[in-house]
Amino acid sequence: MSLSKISQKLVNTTTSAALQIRHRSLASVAPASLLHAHYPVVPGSLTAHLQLRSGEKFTGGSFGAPVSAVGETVFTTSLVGYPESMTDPSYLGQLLVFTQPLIGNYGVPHRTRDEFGLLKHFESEKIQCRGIIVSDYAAKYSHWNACESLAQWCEREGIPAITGVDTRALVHILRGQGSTLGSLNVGAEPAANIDWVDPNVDNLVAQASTSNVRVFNPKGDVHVALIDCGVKHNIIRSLCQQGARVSLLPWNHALSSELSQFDGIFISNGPGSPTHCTETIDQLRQAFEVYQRPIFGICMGNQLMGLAAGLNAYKLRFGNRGHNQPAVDLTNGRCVITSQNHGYALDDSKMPAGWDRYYVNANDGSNEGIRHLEMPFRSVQFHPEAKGGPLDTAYLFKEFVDQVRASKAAGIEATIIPESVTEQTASASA
Ligand SMILES: NC(=O)CC[C@H](N)C(=O)O
Repeated sequence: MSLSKISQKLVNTTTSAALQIRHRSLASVAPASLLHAHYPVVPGSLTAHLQLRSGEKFTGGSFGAPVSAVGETVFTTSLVGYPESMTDPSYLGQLLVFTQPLIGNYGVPHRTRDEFGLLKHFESEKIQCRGIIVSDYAAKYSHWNACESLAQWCEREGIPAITGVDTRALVHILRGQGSTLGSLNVGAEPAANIDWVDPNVDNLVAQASTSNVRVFNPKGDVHVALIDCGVKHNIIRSLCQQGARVSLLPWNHALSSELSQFDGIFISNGPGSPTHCTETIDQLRQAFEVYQRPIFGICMGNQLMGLAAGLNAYKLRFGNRGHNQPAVDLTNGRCVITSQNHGYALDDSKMPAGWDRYYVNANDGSNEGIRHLEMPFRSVQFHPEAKGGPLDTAYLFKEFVDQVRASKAAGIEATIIPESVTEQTASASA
């Protein structure tokens, strides 16, 4: 056979093999017993099914709660940190696919708390994603701090989990067509008559936020208002560790009437579309008009600050979720490696007067932050608190709290027109 014929044959074989696996799970073509030959998942485990709204079906073994769930199917490329990711409220409403093939091997940690009363190893009190999808679930776990298996945790918290899915094929589909609604069910057959409800039509922030004000580190020397859109514990901890007293406020708290109480304002991460948070956006818009002290936002916080400043947000095709996303700091040209988990981004093609781009994603050019040119207002799309992921940008917490402390020491008034004067004027004219 001539060389060109051989190479053509190779191309044909590879292409047809690739086409075969593209829309078909490994699990759907191999018996469950073969699939888990290396990982005796859950002896006698039930069959689980993942279906995408676009029609693709994957079959595997169930290792979580035997319940059904519909959610937005998204993937993370993070290699570690499943306890942190699964409890990150930003994943509310989502079915989370891990591209790292082996998941569960270090089990699930103890619910120990730190000196601020925050969970040391989880990012909120419960699992927030609606289900998880993995390639190979490791039933045998080993870690000095593990107290149960991932399967036991999912089952206890009522979260379905599927293993034996060809996550490469699945991610190939999601990258091509974008994040897609998915349905997980446990049983002999894939679920029929699925009610495809898109979680993003709801205001998920309202579900994730605290309903009452909570104070952390009450002895802190500067007072920061932390707007809770679905905050991760490590954001609260990172502020407390820098010495701040943190008042965690509901997402729709009437902040503008209390601005003078706070030495700085911080806006957290959170689930779903930022466009639902009109109350937060209004509060921030008013704050931008009069507040003179530092304001900082993370992820959803970046999006809400951007919307308040006059930018628009759009949905990314499949989002950026992983622990090695490169972001370039446009103030100095340095590239930082960041932890990310977002499906929306700010359209920064035209910046409003007074604002500039702060960071940009070195992979896809999407916005990674904005900053005000005169006022101490800035925000980042990535997660400097990590958990999981690299702590390369943890310096941003120090910079923020140092800035808050400096503005307090300099006696900067909270607002341009002190509120006492506004109140007097109001009562005089009443
Ligand atoms: N981590 C976050 O705060 C995510 C923000 C928003 N829900 C998004 O997906 O873009």
